[in-house]
Amino acid sequence: MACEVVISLRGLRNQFGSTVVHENLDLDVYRGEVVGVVGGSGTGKSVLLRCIAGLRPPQGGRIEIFGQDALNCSETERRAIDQRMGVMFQDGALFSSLTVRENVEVPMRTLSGLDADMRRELADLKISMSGLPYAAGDKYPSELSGGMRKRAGLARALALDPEIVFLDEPTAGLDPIGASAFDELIRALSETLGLTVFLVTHDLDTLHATCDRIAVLAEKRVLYTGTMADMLTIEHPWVHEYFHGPRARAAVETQERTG
Ligand SMILES: Nc1ncnc2c1ncn2[C@@H]1O[C@H](COP(=O)(O)OP(=O)(O)OP(=O)(O)O)[C@@H](O)[C@H]1O
Repeated sequence: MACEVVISLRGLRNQFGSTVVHENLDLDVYRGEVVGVVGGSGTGKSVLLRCIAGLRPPQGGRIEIFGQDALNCSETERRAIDQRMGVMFQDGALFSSLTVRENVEVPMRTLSGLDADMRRELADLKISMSGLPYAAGDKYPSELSGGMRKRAGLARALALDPEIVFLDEPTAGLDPIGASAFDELIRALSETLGLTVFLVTHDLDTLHATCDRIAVLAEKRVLYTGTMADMLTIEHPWVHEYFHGPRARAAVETQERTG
C-alpha cells in the first residue's frame, strides 16, 4: 500500500445550531485505499463525507486534499481539487429530466475542449465501467431499478476520471445479490484504476468485501482506524457489538464462503 496521504483532516468541527456533530476529528486517507466509515446512526458519517467533498463547510479545523488546504484556497484551486474527486449519493441523486447518459455528461460540461461526440463517447464508457448495459444510457432514472440508479450515480461520479470517489451507503436498499455485485464493482474499480474510495456504510458485508481500512466514528470523532482484524480486538461497547453481533457473524460466514 502506498502511503501518500490524499485526505488529511485535523481538528475538524461540525455543528448544527448548538448540536456538535464532530469535534477534534482527525483522519488520514491514503492513496489507493478503500476506507469504510462506520458509526451509529446520527454520528455524522454523511456530514463528514459532505464536508470533505466540499458540499458543506466545517465550523473549524483543517482539510487537506492532495496536499492542498481545501478550506483556504481560491475558487479556481477548489474547482481543480473537485475535478479530481467524484461523489455518489445514496439514491444516485440523478436529474430526473435527463437520461442516464446526459446525467453522466453533466460534470463533463465543466471541462472545456470536450465536444458533444466526445462527451457522449466518454459517458458511454463510464456507463459500461459501472456495469450498466449500453441501452441504459438512453433511459431516464425513473425507468431504472434502484440498483441500476446506483450504478448510474457511480458512472456520473466517475465522469471526470477522479482519483478519489466518495460513496454514501453504496449498497443501501439493494438485495443481497445486487449488494455483493456492487461490492465487487467497487473493489474492481479500486484495483484497476488505483482509485481511493471513501465510503460510508452500515453494511458489514461491504466492509469485509471492499475495505482495506475501517474508520469508526463515535464520541464526535474518529475513535479507531484499522483493518477488519484490528476492529475485532476493540473493546469499546458499540464497536464490539457492531463487529461481534449476529450480523457480523453472518458477514464473516459470507466472506468465508465467497472470499
Ligand atoms: N442540514 C442539517 N441540519 C441540521 N442538522 C443536520 C443536518 N444534516 C445533518 N444534521 C444532523 O447531524 C447529525 C449527523 O447526521 P448524518 O446524516 O451525518 O448522520 P449519519 O451518521 O450519516 O446517520 P445515518 O447512519 O442514520 O445515515 C444528525 O444528528 C443530523 O440530525
